Amino acid sequence: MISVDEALARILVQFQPLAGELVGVGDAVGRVLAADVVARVTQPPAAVSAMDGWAVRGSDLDSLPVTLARIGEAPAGRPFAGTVAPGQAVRLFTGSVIPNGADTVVLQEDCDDLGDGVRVREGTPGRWVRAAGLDFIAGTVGLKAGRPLTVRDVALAAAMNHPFLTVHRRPRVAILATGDEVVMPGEPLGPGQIVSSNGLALAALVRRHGGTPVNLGIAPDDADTLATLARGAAGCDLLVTTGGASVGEYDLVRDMMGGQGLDLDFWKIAMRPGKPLMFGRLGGTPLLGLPGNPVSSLVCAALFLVPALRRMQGLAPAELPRARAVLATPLPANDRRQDYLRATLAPGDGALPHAATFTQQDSSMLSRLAAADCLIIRPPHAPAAEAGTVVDIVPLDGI
Ligand SMILES: Nc1nc2c(c(=O)[nH]1)N[C@H]1C(S)=C(S)[C@@H](COP(=O)(O)OP(=O)(O)OC[C@H]3O[C@@H](n4cnc5c(N)ncnc54)[C@H](O)[C@@H]3O)O[C@H]1N2
Ligand code: MOO
Repeated sequence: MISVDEALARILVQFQPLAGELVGVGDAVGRVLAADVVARVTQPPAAVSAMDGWAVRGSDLDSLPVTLARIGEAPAGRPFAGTVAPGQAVRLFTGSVIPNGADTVVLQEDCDDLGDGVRVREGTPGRWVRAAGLDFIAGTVGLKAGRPLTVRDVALAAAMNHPFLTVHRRPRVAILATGDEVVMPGEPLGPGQIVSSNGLALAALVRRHGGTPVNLGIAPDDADTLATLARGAAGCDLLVTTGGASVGEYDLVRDMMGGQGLDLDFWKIAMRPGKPLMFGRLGGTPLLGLPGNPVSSLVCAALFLVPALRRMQGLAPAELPRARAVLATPLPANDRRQDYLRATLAPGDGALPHAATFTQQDSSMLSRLAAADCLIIRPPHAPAAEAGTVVDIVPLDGI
């Protein structure tokens, strides 16, 4: 059995950032930039007023109050064509271009509008003018390739005059559940049948992490049908199966895929839950075979599928973010499998939260996984740990 770290490395080496595609800038939030966003305009394009008021020459404000002649107005978007000479003023508004000759804006509430002129009671030379290029200058790199776009980034890219952005294509992930005993939620349940949660959960995870799930359905424990359904993954970036990964006669995925030309990279890793994890290539398509136990399936997806999705989108693909916590309860020594224990978090006395494991850690128990806040990582052969020991955790946000 290989280690979790080796399995992750062997998976990630098989993925590269996907090609870029153009999307409307308003639809780009959450996508990852595949090319720098360079400002196509200068903002503001000229010196503009930051307030509603009057454009004047600062040198006219030496002695206040002062009365200046009104020579015109400059609504935003319609610059005043003339030049402001000493003793003159132009009416303007927030965003109006400062006319030639003026270098100052005085606020309208600090002035008396006389109709053909303005009496300025207060004002400071140079105030309330936004210089051309205050925000950015044409040619400036506003956002770098590789950045996951926030709502704020969308605003900046739009302001830089980009109607479309080049982002990495979303990974297409085919998902194939297996097993005679599983049926979709809402379907009639025969004797011994259970509801299939894995495929739907994996699709949600793929979507949540930037990919497009392609649902291939549920394959019965029959090699021919399994092979036929698996062919639906053609054109996808990855095929994920769940179930049928273990050693029973009906655990067909490896056998069937072998017959279909599976190039197996590894099967079985030193991890709990998730020992029977499988990875290889089927034709040109990478295949990640997840165990059927629902908790094993999702924990393995969090640890291996999410980093692969990140790499395909041009993001740093590290194992899910790690954090630290203080054990609220003691833990026994671990065996040779790296353990990921479901646990809740509560605020502690110090900076770190306290993590309490569930007593039952069975890999069929979705109720515990849903109630958990994190997974406590127990390395292989970790010695028994007292309450109070600081441990590494994987927070389950986003899973
Ligand atoms: N003799 C051994 N038995 C098992 C071993 C072993 O090493 N030797 N490994 C165990 C471990 S660890 C795991 S994990 C499971 C994984 O088995 P499979 O991947 O072959 O999964 P299945 O047998 O198909 O199903 C296991 C379990 O999960 C339920 N399941 C399957 N698909 C779904 C689904 N889509 N939604 C919800 N639940 C699903 C299924 O009903 C089973 O209860 O093997 C152990 N056995
Ligand atoms: O690895 Mo299995 O996932 O222990 O149940």
